[in-house]
Amino acid sequence: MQAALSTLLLTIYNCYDQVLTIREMRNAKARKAAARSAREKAQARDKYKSAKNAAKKPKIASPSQLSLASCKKTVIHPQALESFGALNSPEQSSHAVEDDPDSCNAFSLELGDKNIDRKMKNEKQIRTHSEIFQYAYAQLEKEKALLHLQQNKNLTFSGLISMATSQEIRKRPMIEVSFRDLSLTLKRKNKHLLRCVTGKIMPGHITAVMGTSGAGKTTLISALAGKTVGCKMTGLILINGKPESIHSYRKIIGFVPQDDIVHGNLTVEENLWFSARCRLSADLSKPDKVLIVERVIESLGLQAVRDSLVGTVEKRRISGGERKRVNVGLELVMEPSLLILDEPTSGLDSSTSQLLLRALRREALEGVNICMVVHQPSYTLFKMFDDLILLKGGLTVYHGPVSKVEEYFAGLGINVPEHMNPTDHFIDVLEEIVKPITSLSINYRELPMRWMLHKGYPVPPDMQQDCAGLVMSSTGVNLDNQKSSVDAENKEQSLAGEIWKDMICTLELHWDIIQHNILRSRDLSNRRTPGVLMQYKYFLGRVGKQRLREARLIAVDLLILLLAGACVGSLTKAGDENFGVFGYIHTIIAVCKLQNLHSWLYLYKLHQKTLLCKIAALRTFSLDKLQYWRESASGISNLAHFLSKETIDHFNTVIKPVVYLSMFYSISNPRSSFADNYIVLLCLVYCVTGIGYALSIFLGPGPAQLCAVLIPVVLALISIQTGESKFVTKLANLSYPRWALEAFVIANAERYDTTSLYRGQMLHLVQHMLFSY
Ligand SMILES: Nc1ncnc2c1ncn2[C@@H]1O[C@H](COP(=O)(O)OP(=O)(O)OP(=O)(O)O)[C@@H](O)[C@H]1O
Repeated sequence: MQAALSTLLLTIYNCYDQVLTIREMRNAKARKAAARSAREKAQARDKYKSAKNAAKKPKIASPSQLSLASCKKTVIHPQALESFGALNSPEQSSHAVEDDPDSCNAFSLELGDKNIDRKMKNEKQIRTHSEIFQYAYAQLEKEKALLHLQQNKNLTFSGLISMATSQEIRKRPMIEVSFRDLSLTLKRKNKHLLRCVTGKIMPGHITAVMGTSGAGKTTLISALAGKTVGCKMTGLILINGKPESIHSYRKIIGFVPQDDIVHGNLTVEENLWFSARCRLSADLSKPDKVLIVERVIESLGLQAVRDSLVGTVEKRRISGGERKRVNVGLELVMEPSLLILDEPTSGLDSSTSQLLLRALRREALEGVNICMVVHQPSYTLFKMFDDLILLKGGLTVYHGPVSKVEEYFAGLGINVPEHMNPTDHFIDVLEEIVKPITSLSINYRELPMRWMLHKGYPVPPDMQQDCAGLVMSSTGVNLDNQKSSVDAENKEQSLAGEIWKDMICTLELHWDIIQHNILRSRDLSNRRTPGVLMQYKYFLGRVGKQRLREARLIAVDLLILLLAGACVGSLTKAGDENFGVFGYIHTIIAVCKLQNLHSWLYLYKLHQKTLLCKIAALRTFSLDKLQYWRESASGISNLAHFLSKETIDHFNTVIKPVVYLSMFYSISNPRSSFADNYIVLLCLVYCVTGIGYALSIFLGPGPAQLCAVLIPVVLALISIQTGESKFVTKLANLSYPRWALEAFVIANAERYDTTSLYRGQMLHLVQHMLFSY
């Protein structure tokens, strides 16, 4: 009965999340279906109404209708506006559209005197807007001129490096990545994230990946970097024309994640220096490495903060923009051949973004292939890119030189209004915020198909059949799939079936992660990075510094242990007939649970939910997990990482029993020696540390915390059971608290009398006592 209850509880605990997720998904499906049917009803009602209106249409439209109609038309047709005298020039119309595309007021053509005032007001507003834009673009021109000057200046003072470009600049191994018919489908939901994306990113070029929100930009660059998980990929990715695995080049590929994964308790320079030492070629001399780091610090404008700690979210030291640049710098210092960046300019102001782009352009001069996701670049920034990949709903809308993008869209009849940033206009068109001003009857939904036809790429059959098949919803699902998903929805799967499918997908996801991070593919990068021993040395230096900076935290650990020793010691009467067994049980639980107490304090301090059982284990694997994954994925040795942390944290492991015993021993005054107690406690700490490592590595934060609390208490209680049940007795014999308890008590009992007969009896008594507790 109890076993069944426990099994049930465990099942509920483990499957609770899954059941909730699946329930959520089912609800979402039901909501979607309801919304669809409501939409269809509304559309049908509208159609019916308009048909009815058309049947009995009056000859003269009402002012409100005219206003609405004119609003729709005038937005796309400046000439029409002109004819109504609402605007002085088409230029102004485009300004107004750009400024407030949704606003109909500026172009309302209401009839009647009472609207004249309003119209005049609007005219005035337009003129003001126009002036603002004129001013803004004059500034832009000035900025461009300045930039030009600066670039020329650079040519002179950085040793005329760039002047001598062709000969002087050290070229890196080239990586060209081409992709053909690349399609990515999310396994769990059978949802298309990318479809038939074809193109290439080239060495020496900076490619911008742009598109609407959820267009698949991050998905595309992750696929190119070989970082997608949980997806089925079809199509080809060729490296330098060969179907190699991108992982084979990981040592010369830099990937800058969207989030700033940097070490907060290291300075800017220390962060960069560590990355350079571990990832640059081992054949490069130290001065060369120093020069590279210096160059990166200078080009990213980080001189002023080079010695500042990077800081954490809780304790900020350098600014967000500087932190972002350090994030990029970590990859620049390893001299990559392919550099992929996910939104490196987000949150940066225009001048800092330009500074970053200039640093990247310098890298491109060395032949680096740079591809980055970028949101809303300014006009100046946009012109600094070589190529552009424009995505919409997982499909390519344009892929080619930045200089040709306007020409291409103009060919489709989509012209960028004067003084408008082309990227803003194209994104607005793709987002359907503005309707393209086009002479041809182009629908924005046809743009991906147009691109395929323009490039002569094969169009998938479902798209050929029906142009509507092109329509990808903002979530990346095309109509055909929607249809099929509707069918699938109709064939409702059983809950058990869904849970099973979910479990399979989760397993596949974990397998993908293991493949990416643990299984190594053949190395083709031609770069010999420092070996494990060398990296271990570098790691030792880094972890040592980090621990020294956490000295306060370690002091708090030790203080808590002192207090615990005092409390448990005062509870113990070592001289009584049970050989202090109660005190030792408390000690065992306290040593294991104190880790948790501290964990929670630490948790409170850091607002993180990753702290588990053993402090050292927690700090080793939990807090730095993101940094660990990033470094591991870039080819830094896992073994060196683990060993170095373990070596440094060994200090804690050795010193903590001394601190605890110093109080416990002096207050409880047991008969056993300090050394005996220390050895037993040290073994106990090792054991708990191991369990802590295992928990923090294999379990998520939630289950690990639960286990961390339960394991010491349950095992300690089991270890003093009477042995009525065989299972419990076996478990007790295997549990580490039992062994520790026996060792403590026997060490204590041994000191009672030295006559062997009496000692034998005493030990027998102790063992009997332990079993009869
Ligand atoms: N692991 C995933 N599970 C579910 N949906 C996903 C997953 N990864 C991506 N998607 C979906 O795929 C689409 C594309 O995502 P992606 O992150 O590539 O978009 P994006 O273009 O980078 O968007 P943004 O500009 O908003 O960051 C989104 O609709 C997203 O919800």
